[in-house]
Order: sequence, then structure tokens, then C-alpha cells
Amino acid sequence: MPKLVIIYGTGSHNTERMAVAIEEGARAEGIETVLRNVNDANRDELRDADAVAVGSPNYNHAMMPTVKKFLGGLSDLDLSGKAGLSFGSYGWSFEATQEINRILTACGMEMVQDLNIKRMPGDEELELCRRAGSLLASKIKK
Ligand SMILES: Cc1cc2nc3c(=O)[nH]c(=O)nc-3n(C[C@H](O)[C@H](O)[C@H](O)COP(=O)(O)O)c2cc1C
Repeated sequence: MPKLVIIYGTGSHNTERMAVAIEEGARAEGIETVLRNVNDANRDELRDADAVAVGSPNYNHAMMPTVKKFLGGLSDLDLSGKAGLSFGSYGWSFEATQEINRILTACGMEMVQDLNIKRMPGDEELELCRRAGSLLASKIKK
């Protein structure tokens, strides 16, 4: 079964809410999903993933240090051809998602459009997250 791995950092749970909704959207398409806070994530889980979504809120014009550290440990993994999504909650700027996108693109992943949600996602924003999960799933369904 095609597999999506979702890894996120979060300070006040807004990006976590996004991650949960992305997973819901993907699951509704019938694919396997793994959802991990970056503090519990293991890079080996990415090897057999068909798609990877990485999320971080924007803090001080950057991604969370824990997410940055995790991504820094991926440089020798071959992620080419996998579908990717960069997502995160923000207040006024997009550096975190831009940087995640840049790193995953450099790893050879085929990224869909970044998903940025301002502060706490409401019902409409959660629906956008579900749609992003569904889009990723549709890209990897055999
Ligand atoms: C100390 C601090 C620094 C922040 N810096 C930024 C920033 O540079 N750019 C931005 O867009 N939002 C910034 N924010 C807003 C957060 O990105 C926003 O609150 C977001 O919803 C947090 O997501 P989380 O709940 O997943 O941690 C900052 C918030 C705090 C508390």
C-alpha cells in the first residue's frame, strides 16, 4: 500500500492540527499513513515512504530548530522521486516552509505547493489541509 509519512514540529499545536488534518485527508484516500512529532521521528521511516510531508511553524523567521536538525540528518538519504509537501503555521512570514521546501527539493523530492496557514487553523483551513493530504495521496496511489 502506498505510504505517506508526516513529520512536524509545533510549539502551540497549530502545525500539529494541520498535520492531523493532512493525515485525515490522506487516509480517506485509502493509503497508509505515519504521523510523528519530530521529537519521535526516525529517518529510517522515510526509506519506504512514497510521500513525505514535513511541517514546522515559523519562529523568528525560521523553522523550529528540532525540524532543522532532523532535516539536516537526511542529506545522505535518497529521497528522489518521492512526493513532498512542506507545511506550517505562521504569523506574518513564510521562511520555515520555504526552507523545508528547498531542502526536500535538494533531496530530489517532487514538491506540491507549500501549505501555509495563519495561526490556528479553523474549519476552512483544516479542510485545505485535508485536501493537501488527499492530493499527496492521489499522487502516490498506484
Ligand atoms: C517567539 C515567537 C516568534 C515568532 N516568530 C515568527 C516569525 O518570525 N514569523 C512568523 O510568521 N510568525 C512568527 N511567530 C508566530 C507563529 O509562527 C505562530 O504563532 C504559529 O501559529 C505557531 O505555530 P505552532 O502552534 O505550530 O507552534 C512567532 C511566534 C512566537 C511566539
